[in-house]
Amino acid sequence: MKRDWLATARTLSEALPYLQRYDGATVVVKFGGHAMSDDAAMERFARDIVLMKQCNVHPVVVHGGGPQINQMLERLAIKSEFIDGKRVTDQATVEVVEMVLAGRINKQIVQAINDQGGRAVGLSGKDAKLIVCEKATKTKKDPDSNIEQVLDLGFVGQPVEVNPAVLKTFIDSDFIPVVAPIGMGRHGETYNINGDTAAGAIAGAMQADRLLLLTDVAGVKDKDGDLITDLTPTHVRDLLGDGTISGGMIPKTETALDAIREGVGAVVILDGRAPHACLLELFTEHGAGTLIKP
Ligand SMILES: Nc1ncnc2c1ncn2[C@@H]1O[C@H](COP(=O)(O)OP(=O)(O)O)[C@@H](O)[C@H]1O
Ligand SMILES: CC(=O)N[C@@H](CCC(=O)OP(=O)(O)O)C(=O)O
Repeated sequence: MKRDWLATARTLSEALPYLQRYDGATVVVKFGGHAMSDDAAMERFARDIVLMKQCNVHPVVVHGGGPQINQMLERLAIKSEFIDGKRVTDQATVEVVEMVLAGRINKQIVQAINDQGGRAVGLSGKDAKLIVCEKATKTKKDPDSNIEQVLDLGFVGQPVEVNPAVLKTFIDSDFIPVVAPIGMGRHGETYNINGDTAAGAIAGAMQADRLLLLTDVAGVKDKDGDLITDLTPTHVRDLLGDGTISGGMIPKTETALDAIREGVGAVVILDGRAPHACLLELFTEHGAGTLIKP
């Protein structure tokens, strides 16, 4: 038993250099819909976020909820498809997306953090004009004719202006902001933003020290399915170009490239289902997942 206490004490002591390194840092954490798989995962995540704040690391949570949106759309018999990791979003779909993300999921996370003794405040990108969007455009080369086609994703938003003042106000008052990836258009439109894209835009605007993208795989994998622990932006572009990175991993890695270009210190893609993934990444030498930095 005494040995266990010693091991715990040693772990705490070993955290000191990391606590010093991240003292006062801003860390944007994207909590994906797959990572919040059950109540226990949600509780562990909330506890890690509260511990970060207690250690004077300032977390900003941006969440997803793709699987939960799918469930609701199925219940309402609304069909849905994805193109390169982004949901084609018509008017009926965007109403459901806003309801699920800014309503149920946002409040579940806020409550989970508050249950652990934190002070979380839920927002969407509409609050205080946090994320202003334009309609996202997507082009794809037709393999037969080699001609670029413009694909219509509907109300999928591309952030064009981020106003993080509201987040800074909350952080300075010791609140933990929890942001749903819903954007506002300049003409009253509501936009569905991919959660990774929203997290990257916020991390860039806040010049965050770290962006953690929590997902349901260990990180970025190579052609043989083995985890790649370190990547540079050039290497990421190669993997995107040769198709090694596909589907939902495309917005994550594109987000990483954009965030680093905008001055975010580093981006980590890691398995949010693994217990205490955020704590291991920030406060121990056992970094988890794939670290992307220049
Ligand atoms: N090279 C790759 N490495 C890891 N995952 C990949 C890769 N290419 C595609 N993927 C897929 O991307 C998925 C993660 O994206 P997504 O399901 O959208 O996650 P989340 O819901 O957490 O945002 C993985 O489950 C995997 O199927
Ligand atoms: C445009 C777009 O694809 N938006 C996403 C928003 C939620 C999300 O990103 O959820 P995950 O992080 O759990 O995948 C969607 O409609 O599913």
